[in-house]
Amino acid sequence: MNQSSRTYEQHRVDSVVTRINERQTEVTRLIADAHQETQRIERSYGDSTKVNITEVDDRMETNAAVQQQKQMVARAVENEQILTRESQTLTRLAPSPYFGRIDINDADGQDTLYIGTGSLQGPDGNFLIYDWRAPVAGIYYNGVLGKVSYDTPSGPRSAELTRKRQFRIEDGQIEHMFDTSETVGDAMLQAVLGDQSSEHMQNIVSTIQREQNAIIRDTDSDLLIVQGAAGSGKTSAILQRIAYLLYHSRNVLNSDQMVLFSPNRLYANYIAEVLPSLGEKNMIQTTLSEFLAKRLSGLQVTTLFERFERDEANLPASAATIRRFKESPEFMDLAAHYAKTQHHRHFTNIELDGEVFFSAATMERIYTHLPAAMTTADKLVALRKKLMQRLNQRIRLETYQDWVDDELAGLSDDQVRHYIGDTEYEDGSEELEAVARAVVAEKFAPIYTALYNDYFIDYYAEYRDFLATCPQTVVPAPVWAVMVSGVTNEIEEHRLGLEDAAPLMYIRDLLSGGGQNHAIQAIFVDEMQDYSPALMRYVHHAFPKAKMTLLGDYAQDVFTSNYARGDVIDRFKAAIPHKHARVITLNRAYRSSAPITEFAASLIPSGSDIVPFARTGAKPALLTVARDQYTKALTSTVRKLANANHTVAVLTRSAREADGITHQLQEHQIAARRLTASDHDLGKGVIVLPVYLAKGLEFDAVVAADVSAAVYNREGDGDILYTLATRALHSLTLLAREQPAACIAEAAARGLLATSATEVTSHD
Ligand SMILES: Nc1ncnc2c1ncn2[C@@H]1O[C@H](COP(=O)(O)OP(=O)(O)OP(=O)(O)O)[C@@H](O)[C@H]1O
Repeated sequence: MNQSSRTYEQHRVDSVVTRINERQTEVTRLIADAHQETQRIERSYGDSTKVNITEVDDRMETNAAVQQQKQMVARAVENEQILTRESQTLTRLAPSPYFGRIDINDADGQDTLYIGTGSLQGPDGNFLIYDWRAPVAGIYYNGVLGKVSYDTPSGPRSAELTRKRQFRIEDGQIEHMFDTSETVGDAMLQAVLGDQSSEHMQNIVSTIQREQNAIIRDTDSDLLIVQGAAGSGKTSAILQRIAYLLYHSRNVLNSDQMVLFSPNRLYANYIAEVLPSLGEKNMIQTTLSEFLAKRLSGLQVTTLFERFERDEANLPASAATIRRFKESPEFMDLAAHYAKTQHHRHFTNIELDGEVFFSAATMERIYTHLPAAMTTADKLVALRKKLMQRLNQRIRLETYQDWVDDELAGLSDDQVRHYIGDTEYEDGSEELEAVARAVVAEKFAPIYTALYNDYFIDYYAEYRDFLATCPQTVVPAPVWAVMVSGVTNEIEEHRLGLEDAAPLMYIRDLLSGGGQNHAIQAIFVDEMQDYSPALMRYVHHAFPKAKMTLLGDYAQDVFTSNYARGDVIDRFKAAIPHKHARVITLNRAYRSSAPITEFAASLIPSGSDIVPFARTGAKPALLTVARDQYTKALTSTVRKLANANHTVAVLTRSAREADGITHQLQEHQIAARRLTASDHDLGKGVIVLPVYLAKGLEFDAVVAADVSAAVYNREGDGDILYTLATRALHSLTLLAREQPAACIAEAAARGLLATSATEVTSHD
């Protein structure tokens, strides 16, 4: 790049920054004016409502005036919001106004466009910066020099791309500048990926790759599945996609209509800055266990983490078989069939103060007399209505009982007000009757609540009944029966296995006709491999209007590798009804340096598909030490790494091991923090956590604790080690006692590791 180009571009940056600052001054003034205007209208709105309400003839006129005033307030508030948004965009653009430039030739002639995270117009209305989501900006991400086409609202348009230039601008100064003919050149990526980790994920807007762009700009698929190698940018692409969708459907879609299922709170917090950095609000985030806790309140559902730790201790083959069956779409089909065809319902008495108020037998009688053609959900609505009528009747009768008179006699004036509020009654007896009704209604409120919440039907009994009667051939009948009684006992103790959650909720929703949220328009599931097909079916059922985007990596199935191998994608396609499904595969791994990715890829069967990004770095180190040298080796390794890195993560297989190591490090005066599922912040320095909690996260240096043959020796363990290794950006150290796991020894033999079996030389 010659100096004159650089000088030219720096001048342009300077002039754009000047324009940004001028506009910011203008917008600040406009916001102040708009705010005053809003207040002025609000004040006069208040006055006008006061003026005329006493004169009956004036009321109509006042109503019209009030409506008009309300509209004016709404317009003023909206105006203020638009200006505030613009001001935020300007603040974001000021230090780094854009990152790309494209020169195109089309039917309208030659044009030069600059691309940034928001758009900016000059005083003459010309675009000084185009938003990265504008149709024409697609060329920057997709096109190589030569003939290109891009979508516009009026159809595809072709052009010739004559130049593509990339910038890295910080504080108004061009730090890097490259011309490239590629999608987005490697030089720029090298510069970005070589950075140290940060506590929050960064957006990738300036370096989105072509295959990632396809994910971001897909608006057609109702089921988009992204299978991508670790570090291939799935999460990054999905967050950019959310920003893209919000921009493109601004009038019909907002961030409250999108839900992202994330693996844990640490991760949720880690990604929380990406959308705001692109000028968008965050979508709703939930974890699987939060979602289940909300929908199954009163039951403690086993978390993935708990189940994994328990499975590690013991997972009998029959339990694994039953679990696979319960997590299949076929099992959900059976659950739906049960809800549709089983006509005997499990009613339960509704009690008040320990006495039966509505008996299960009464409900059964009403229910069985309803027309057979009605659906169960409609029958339950009809039953509830009937019971409500009876309750109201009872309340009317009850007001004349002696206990009510006694209660009324003891009420203070304040208590009377509590019951009737500001309502004025013409005579005392009317008021007394109203208070009596309110007193009785309050006493019977628990019955209302029970009817309103469907407490009169025992959905747990329905589920047990389904389990006991469902046709199954996966295990012998006595084994199945033991499982059913196990589930029964668990439910009695208010606990539920994770694999029972989806079918139970499904049966409950289908019977009650509830549980569906029609407002949510888009669902994103990160780490899809952690979800069973049954859960996916349920999520789809719970948000029937939502388009679904699932992303994950079947090689990182830490939680299920021991019992459910197979093609995740086909299983999801089978589980989720869809019109237009699309599967996109990402094979290029950006996170880790090439030697780390090459080693990690050697641990999994599909490793040869993974393409490491060509970022140099040291080979991962394998340190094999004698049993009694292990702690010494660990502490000295961590100490050394902590001096050179922003974050050092010691990753273990289990929570218990993480506890132990944290303690050991602290005893050696290393400020190590143990991260748990309830933590929100990653922080920096030395942290210790089990690998399953580190999913989706990344650290400058990773120490893999105890990757010994004695610890990693089961089928599927390669997946756990792969997940572990791919958390490292720049440095990976594997520590083994006596002998490393077989797959690691193999990688060492292939020269993928820098090995050392020497004694530890530190002074610990
Ligand atoms: N196009 C890109 N430009 C710059 N950085 C990128 C790009 N794509 C991915 N990265 C970086 O690579 C790292 C991994 O990205 P991300 O976490 O999105 O991958 P992932 O596929 O979700 O990984 P995992 O499966 O391990 O959770 C991040 O640091 C991200 O910023």
